Amino acid sequence: MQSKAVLVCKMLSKLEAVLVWGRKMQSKAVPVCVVLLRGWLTLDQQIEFVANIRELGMGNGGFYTPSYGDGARLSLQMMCLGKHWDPRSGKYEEVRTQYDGAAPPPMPLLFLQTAQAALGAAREADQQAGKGSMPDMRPEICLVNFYPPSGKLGMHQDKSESARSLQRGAPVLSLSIGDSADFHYSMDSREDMRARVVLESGDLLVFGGPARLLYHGVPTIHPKTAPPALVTRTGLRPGRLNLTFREFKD
Ligand SMILES: O=C(O)CCC(=O)C(=O)O
Ligand SMILES: [Fe+2]
Repeated sequence: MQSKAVLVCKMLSKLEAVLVWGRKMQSKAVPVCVVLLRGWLTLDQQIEFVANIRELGMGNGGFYTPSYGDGARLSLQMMCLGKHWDPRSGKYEEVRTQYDGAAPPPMPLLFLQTAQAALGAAREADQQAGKGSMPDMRPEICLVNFYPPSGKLGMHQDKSESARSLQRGAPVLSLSIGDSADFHYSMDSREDMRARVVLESGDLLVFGGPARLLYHGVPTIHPKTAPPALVTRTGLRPGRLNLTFREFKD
């Protein structure tokens, strides 16, 4: 049985806002607070992000291949901005103690301002759909993932942020650039892979409030689906970039 109902509302110059409602919450008529704004980043913005990410990614504290606590390597490359997130401990730290001791670069102004605008757009979409339940957040950390065509990320919850931030449901903001990807999500468990959306280049996905601890994962990248103009204008190699902005709040 389909585990979600999807409400589509047109707004923001014909961008598509999709609010996904989870089974449990739906029965209580409470929105789960997941907002997807298709094509929210313009092509020019995507190109600007690729240039900035490339520059940061090649520098000190840039892209590396992380490992979990058992030594297994993640099927992606990662770079953290603001604070380092260590997949081994599941904790944030000031420097990459388990890797090379490098300090993560601070979050550039472009990233901060884009995240603030993204939050505003998502909260407005939530409000226009009659919900108004997407909490505010302060974008303090950005995790940048690069998935090669074979890349993936298992089902998980983003729960390394402070108890205060998690308790008030401060949303996670996600921007996708490059190849499309399947994004699976569930309010119930990491094993529940029934619900999915395809995230495309430029999409903004936001989950917060009662959906802050949404299980989610990226099992598949769709090769050669990046906008051709993005590839020719940036030379971006096959794969997908994803940026998640989070509030840490000590
Ligand atoms: O790539 C994505 O869409 C999700 C990334 C993610 O879940 C994470 O970095 O925690
Ligand atoms: Fe995540």
